[in-house]
Amino acid sequence: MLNTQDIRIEDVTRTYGVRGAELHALGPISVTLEPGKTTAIVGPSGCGKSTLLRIMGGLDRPSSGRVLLGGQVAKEGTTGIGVVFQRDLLLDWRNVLDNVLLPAQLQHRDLGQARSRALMLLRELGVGDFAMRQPWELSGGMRQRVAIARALLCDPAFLLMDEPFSALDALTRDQMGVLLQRVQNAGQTTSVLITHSIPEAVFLSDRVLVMSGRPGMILDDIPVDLPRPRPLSLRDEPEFTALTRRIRMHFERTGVLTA
Ligand SMILES: Nc1ncnc2c1ncn2[C@@H]1O[C@H](COP(=O)(O)OP(=O)(O)OP(=O)(O)O)[C@@H](O)[C@H]1O
Repeated sequence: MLNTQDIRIEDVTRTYGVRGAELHALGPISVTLEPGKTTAIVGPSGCGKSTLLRIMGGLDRPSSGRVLLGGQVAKEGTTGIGVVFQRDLLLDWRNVLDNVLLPAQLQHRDLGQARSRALMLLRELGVGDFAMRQPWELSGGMRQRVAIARALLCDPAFLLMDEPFSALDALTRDQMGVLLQRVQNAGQTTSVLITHSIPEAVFLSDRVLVMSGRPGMILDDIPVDLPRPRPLSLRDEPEFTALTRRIRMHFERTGVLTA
């Protein structure tokens, strides 16, 4: 079990062997992510964002360097880490509640308590009435809410999210951002959010790391000192647009975005 602490990324690189050649996908990257804060990572497609997140979660290994979560190298199966991917990965043969309860069962936790928390999270996320339904009866946005409830069930010290809302329509996506803030247990969980959306990165984070094209390195490190909780209307404020402009300029300069 990991306590809430920082994430230390130390000289991490990742190279893949592809058909006899070496593909340098990532790094070197060194950065420390503060405990209890949300860090968003943005960067061009293929720059190694998912690779970095998988390494943080112990689902992949760096070619050199290391990542410490609360002082420990994460391994597959380490408890205290919640993950949410672009695809919700719900199990179709379990109902919604049983999907959310899965981590508690795998960790042999008290299922009575876990059940109360699961129902509370589903309610907070607006899908409380669907607890006994099967995943295929839900829309994409509802399924992703269930996946978030599952990731948060055991109060993870670390929450790693890889484009969790990218398959959703713009309105649902905005709503998910607001809901995520509500259930994220601010101050207790160290979160990382990978996203292609610049406004989403700013809206949900305390800090944005902008990555270069492959091999991905950190181009800019931007503090987001906007008050919480954040209403959607914040996105019209000059402080907000100044931050999104700063990020967009990196992509315009490198030709990822053209004006
Ligand atoms: N298992 C693998 N084997 C070989 N190459 C890989 C593997 N995983 C990723 N890559 C390559 O490493 C690079 C980085 O991939 P990664 O998925 O981390 O990028 P990304 O920034 O998350 O991309 P996107 O924004 O498009 O999701 C890409 O060129 C990809 O093709």
